Amino acid sequence: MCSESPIQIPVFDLPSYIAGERGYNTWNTLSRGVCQALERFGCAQLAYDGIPDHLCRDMFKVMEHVFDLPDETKRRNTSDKPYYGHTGRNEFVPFYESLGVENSFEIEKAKVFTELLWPEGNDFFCETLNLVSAKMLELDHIIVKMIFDGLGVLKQPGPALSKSCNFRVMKYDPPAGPGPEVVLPDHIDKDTITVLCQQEGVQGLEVLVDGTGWVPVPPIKGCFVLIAGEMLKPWSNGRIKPVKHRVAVGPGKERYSFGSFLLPEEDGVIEAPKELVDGEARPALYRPFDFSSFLSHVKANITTSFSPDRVSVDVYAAL
Ligand SMILES: O=C(O)CCC(=O)C(=O)O
Ligand SMILES: [Fe+2]
Repeated sequence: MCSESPIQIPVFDLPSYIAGERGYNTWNTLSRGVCQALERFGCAQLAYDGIPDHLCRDMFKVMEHVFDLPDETKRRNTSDKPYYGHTGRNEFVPFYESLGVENSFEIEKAKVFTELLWPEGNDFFCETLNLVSAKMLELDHIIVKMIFDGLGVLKQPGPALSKSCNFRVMKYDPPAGPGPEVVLPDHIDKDTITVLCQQEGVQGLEVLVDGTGWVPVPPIKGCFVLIAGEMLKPWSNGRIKPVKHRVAVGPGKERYSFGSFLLPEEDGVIEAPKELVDGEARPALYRPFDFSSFLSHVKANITTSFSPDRVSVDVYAAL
């Protein structure tokens, strides 16, 4: 859809041995770089060796089995929380299907989800899901630390390092027409940070860059895509801008991706740390609010046709 782009989303290399280690210069430089990329693009790619390639490949393999299950089996995955459960394959997003699992880094949660899909059990699926989601949660936390370090905040806000996490597997069917089509409409993630893994060889993700338009975020071996969620905006007092993104795929091959959507602690208060607010020079842009009230507001206003502006944090909490 936008194969020729003058802009490339920055790619960083994070060796796992320095992840979160404030003493290392590399960590400090990287944190600033990632933070600047999120301020400018709301998106970055990160090569990270803490989640081995073979584990991601196993995840993609088991995901194919999940999506091959009968519809009525997949639809057993329900939730009253927005963005969890089974979604897609409906009139609004006919080529998109996803299943979200809450906190599958806990083995009990992974088992319950597995038994929903395979009542007779599926140990390999359960172990893979549990291990990948645990590693992805670790990476979520590393990124949050990186962001607040990069912003110069000494004490990371507790509710940002929560263990409230939506792990989601996604499948996009190729469109019937000859050209690429948007299969997941543009939207902003409502979480703190999204970490995505794209299957090699199949393009699809695009982010909207001011003054440029839609920019592709290609799959890169060993890399994870970081997408700034909407909660980073109030947390950074407006410095980090959540990015509008969408998925457009071409004919021929289905696309798979999985992601870890880190949410703030439900009863945690979202408020910019004092280092980011400075009287008249940098006044507070948002009132403090708790995430569960924001989620209720989202739930009350969301429509299946995606209406990001009606549920934005700006409408909800901007001063
Ligand atoms: O599949 C992707 O690459 C993006 C998915 C996405 O944006 C979402 O689920 O919120
Ligand atoms: Fe998204």
